[in-house]
Formats: sequence, structure tokens, C-alpha cells
Amino acid sequence: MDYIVSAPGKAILHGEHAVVHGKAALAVSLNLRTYLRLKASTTGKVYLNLPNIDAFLCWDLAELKQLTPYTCGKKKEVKHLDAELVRRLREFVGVTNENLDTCNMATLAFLYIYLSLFGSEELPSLTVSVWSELPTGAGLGSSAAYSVCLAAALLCASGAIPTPLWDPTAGWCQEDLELINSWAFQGEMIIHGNPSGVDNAVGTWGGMLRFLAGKIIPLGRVPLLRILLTNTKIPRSTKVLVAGVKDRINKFPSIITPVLDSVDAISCTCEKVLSEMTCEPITGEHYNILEELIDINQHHLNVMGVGHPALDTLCRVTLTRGLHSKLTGAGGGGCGITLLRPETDSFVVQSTVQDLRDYGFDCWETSIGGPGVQQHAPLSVKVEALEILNRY
Ligand SMILES: Nc1ncnc2c1ncn2[C@@H]1O[C@H](COP(=O)(O)OP(=O)(O)O)[C@@H](O)[C@H]1O
Ligand SMILES: C[C@@](O)(CCOP(=O)(O)O)CC(=O)O
Ligand SMILES: [Mg+2]
Repeated sequence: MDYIVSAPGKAILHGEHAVVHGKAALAVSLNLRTYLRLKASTTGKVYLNLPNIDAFLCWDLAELKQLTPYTCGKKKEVKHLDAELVRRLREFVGVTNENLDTCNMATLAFLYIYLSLFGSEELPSLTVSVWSELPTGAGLGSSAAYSVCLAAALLCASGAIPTPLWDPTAGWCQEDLELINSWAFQGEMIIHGNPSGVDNAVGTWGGMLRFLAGKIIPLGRVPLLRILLTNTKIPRSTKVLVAGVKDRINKFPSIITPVLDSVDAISCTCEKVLSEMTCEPITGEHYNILEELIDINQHHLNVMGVGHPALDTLCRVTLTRGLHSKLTGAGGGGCGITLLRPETDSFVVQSTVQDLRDYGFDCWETSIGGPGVQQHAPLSVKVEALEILNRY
């Protein structure tokens, strides 16, 4: 057993945070991916190599055996975390409530899925290595891409879903994808606390989708959008930001609930405009509306308390070039998106990118709509990813 899977990151166009409270979100996959290689071994150990976060872990099967849950969810969709397993794992890894360490969260998510899927059987010796093109903890869904890869690879290893590589014409069927998505959601619950599920849905299915109260509606026809991605490099944690919005809703329900309703209406209006753009000639007015929606939503996100001065800088700098931006993902720093119009000239794009780099931000034009979770033959993996995964 030796295979590689990958899953894309995502950008949320509209609806971050509101989606956690049952409102609609529009999200799209990015052509930036997380890659995972899983190798079976006979070492009597489990190795987890996470070069992006400089974490290299190893456990004896004997110590992991002590943690195995009584029940095991293999082959079926799961909706809730096994609280007793989480408690044992937190104690094992040494996590306290205040401790949101990147490595601990990644370790907990891995061990939770591994032990849940293999708990009732002989635990297998494995080496799992994960490397991502996505910045970690920056709003582009790295946690979901990581969880989707873990779920897909470990479900394959446990025999719960097939290894589609043996049939090169086939990917996973809907039922397999739903199972991957449901286990990825468990990983997200461990990393985020209270995820909506939109990120793991995009990581699983790819493309553009509307997500509403757990329902995933793929948007088949969407116009080609040009988007600039900017990483302010201000570190933040989705878990903390999501909890902060909840506190604000609890403190001022009559003030914040209408803001969430307004974000919901923004997502719906944006979807309507995007759909019009696929069936009638695209006009400047379509872009004017998309830009206004971006501005309004960015103000709403500030009201929810998830803005950051670096994101204000992004919006201000791009607006001086006539471009509109908003944060994407959990905010509080991390990444923002800037909509480019079809006629936006490459000189304007280059100058904007340079202005933003002068502020110390990373900035690049990106293509959207990459495929969802995939299994790869070694030759179909990007050379850079393969080269890194081959080191372990
Ligand atoms: N490539 C990776 N290697 C290890 N852990 C990862 C990786 N990508 C994501 N993670 C996990 O996801 C967490 C970041 O999740 P989150 O705060 O939701 O930010 P994001 O916006 O990137 O999803 C990290 O702290 C880490 O635990
Ligand atoms: C804020 C939220 O809407 C998106 C979080 O995305 P990210 O982890 O910042 O990439 C939370 C969620 O939907 O689970
Ligand atoms: Mg995340």
C-alpha cells in the first residue's frame, strides 16, 4: 500500500461566519492543493510527517492501542465526535483548552480519524506525510484540505472505499465522496470547534458551490472570474474567530442577527448575478454589482469583529486602483480576495501586486475551480509535491 491523494483549498466569495449560523455561503476551490502520501510498513510504528509546520511525529502501535475507542464508525457516515475518544486523545497529546497549537490540532485530527477507522481491528503500521501549497491558518481552508486528505487516504487504507487508481477511468462515486466528506468534517470539528462544513465540502467536490444549512448545491455554470489573492501573513485561528463571532451574537443578538441575514442576502444576490452572467452578455453593470456586494460584505465582517488593520490596508490600497476587496475565510488577518474585471489591464494588476508586496503581503493572481479530492498515480503529482513527499 503506497498512494497519494490531494485536495484543494478554497476561497469563500461570500458568507463566511454567517454560514456557521445557518446562512448561505458561496465558495470556490482553488488551484492550490494539499498532498498526502500514505505508505504501509512493518515497523510497528505510525509516523506522521508534516513539513509545512515542521512537525515529525512517531508513535508505537502498542501505545496507540491503549487509546482505541470501543465503537468504530468505519464504512458509515458520522455526524458527531466521540467525546470520550477526544478526551483521551487530548490527554495523550497534552492539549489544554487554551492550547491551540498548530501541531497539536493536526495530530489530534489525524489520530482521531486513524483510531476511529481502525479501532476495532489490528492497527496498521503507516507512514503518512502531508505537504501543502496552501498557507496554513490563512483563510484558504488548509485545515479542510488536510482533513479531506486524511479522510480519503485512511478510508482507502481501511478498505471502506476503493482505491480508484486501479481503474484509471473512475474516481470515487458520490457515496464514497459523502463518506470522505463526513470524516473530513470530523477532522474540521477537532481543528475548528464549530465548523459549518463548507470548507470540507469544497475540498471534497471542488468547483463552485452554495452551502446552506449542511446542504451542498454545486453551481454548474459560473462565469470565469479573475481573482487576486493576498495573504496579509497576520496569523489567526479560525477556532478563536468563530468563537468570537458567537460571543458577539450572544451579547448583541438584535444587532448582529440582521447582519447575518444581510450576508445571506448578499450570497443569494451574488449567486443570481453570477448565473445571469452565464446566460446573457456580461456587462459592466454585472461587475459593478459584484464589487458593491464585496464592499458591503467587508463592512459586515468588520461589524462581526473579524476585521484587521492589515485587511483594511488591502481594501484601501486596491481601491486606489479601482479594485474591490474583502477578507476571505475566518478573517482576523490571513487572506483577502480582490475581484479583477475582464478589462483590468495587466499593468494595473502588476502595480497593485507590487503595492501590496511593498506592505509585506504575498499577492498573486489565481485561477479558481480546481478538482475536488483525487487519488494520484505518482507521475500525475506535481514534481515539487512528489519531491517533498518522497523525502519521508
Ligand atoms: N499542511 C498542513 N500540515 C499540518 N497541519 C495542517 C496543514 N494544513 C492545515 N493544518 C492544520 O490546520 C490548522 C489551520 O486551520 P485553520 O485555523 O482553520 O486555518 P485555515 O484557514 O488554513 O483552514 C493548523 O493549525 C493545522 O493544525
Ligand atoms: C469562518 C468560516 O466560515 C470559514 C473558515 O475558513 P478558514 O478556516 O479560515 O479557511 C468557518 C466555517 O464555515 O466553518
Ligand atoms: Mg480552516
